[in-house]
Amino acid sequence: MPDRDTLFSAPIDKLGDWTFDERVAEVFPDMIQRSVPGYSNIISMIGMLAERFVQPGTRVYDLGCSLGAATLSIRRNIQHDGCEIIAVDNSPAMVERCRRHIDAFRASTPVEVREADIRAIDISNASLVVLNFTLQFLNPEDRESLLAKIWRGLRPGGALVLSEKFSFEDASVGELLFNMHHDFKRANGYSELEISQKRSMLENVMLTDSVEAHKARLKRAGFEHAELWFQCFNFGSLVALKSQEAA
Ligand SMILES: C[S@@+](CC[C@H](N)C(=O)[O-])C[C@H]1O[C@@H](n2cnc3c(N)ncnc32)[C@H](O)[C@@H]1O
Ligand SMILES: O=C(O)C(=O)C[C@]1(C(=O)O)C=C[C@@H](O)C=C1
Repeated sequence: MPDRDTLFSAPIDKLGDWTFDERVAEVFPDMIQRSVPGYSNIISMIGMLAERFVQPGTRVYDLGCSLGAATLSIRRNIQHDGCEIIAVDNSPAMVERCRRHIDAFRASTPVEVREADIRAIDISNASLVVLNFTLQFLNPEDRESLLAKIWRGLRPGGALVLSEKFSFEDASVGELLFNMHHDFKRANGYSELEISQKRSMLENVMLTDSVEAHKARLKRAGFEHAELWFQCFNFGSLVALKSQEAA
């Protein structure tokens, strides 16, 4: 059983900005499971996407890997030789625990866990790239250039999985889905105080986009095809494809 997330259960005097520090890393599996509707479905279906997209002798990148949940799901589903998974995160606390998680299981596909900023790494020879709830934490000005770098690093026929919390252009739908997410957190045992303190801390750090804005940005970055393949309330996941004919 993972440690239970009680980080925000008592009143906090000065709420600072959200960070992926030691305390968050410690309770992260419980936190993300109880906070993101559909999270475990997305993780297991990323494995199914890996089965379909990962080609022999190519790389898979898990960008903002946290404790490596998506990496482990991908590694279990790779059917080919000569592949490599590169899992990247810039939080030392996450990276340290991620290495331990990955090493706890044996498998033939090697995994390199890299402590780095995903905006600074090279991406090449990729058949699959995963941004599972990571892009939303990047400065909005940096998002399109990262997606364009991913497109260039993908082989023709490769895929990007982009999971995010969404905002909505229709305010009524936005409010409904926001409230459903709130209900989901309450049903998972979070108090009003925990929900509101976390929300304040995330306010300046996690800036969400609409599905339409994501699709338009993916197109500008080069992706010829992009569609939502999963949604639960205001959380979901897109798959974006680099065409087979792309140079
Ligand atoms: C919500 S978590 C991702 C969850 C994870 N992908 C999973 O499926 O369990 C976001 C992660 O992105 C990382 N992150 C945020 N900005 C980053 C950046 N610029 N470079 C590398 N990692 C980053 C954070 O440290 C954090 O671990
Ligand atoms: O929006 C919220 O309330 C969240 O808790 C979302 C979210 C996320 O989407 O990454 C924020 C931080 C934690 O990593 C887990 C979940």
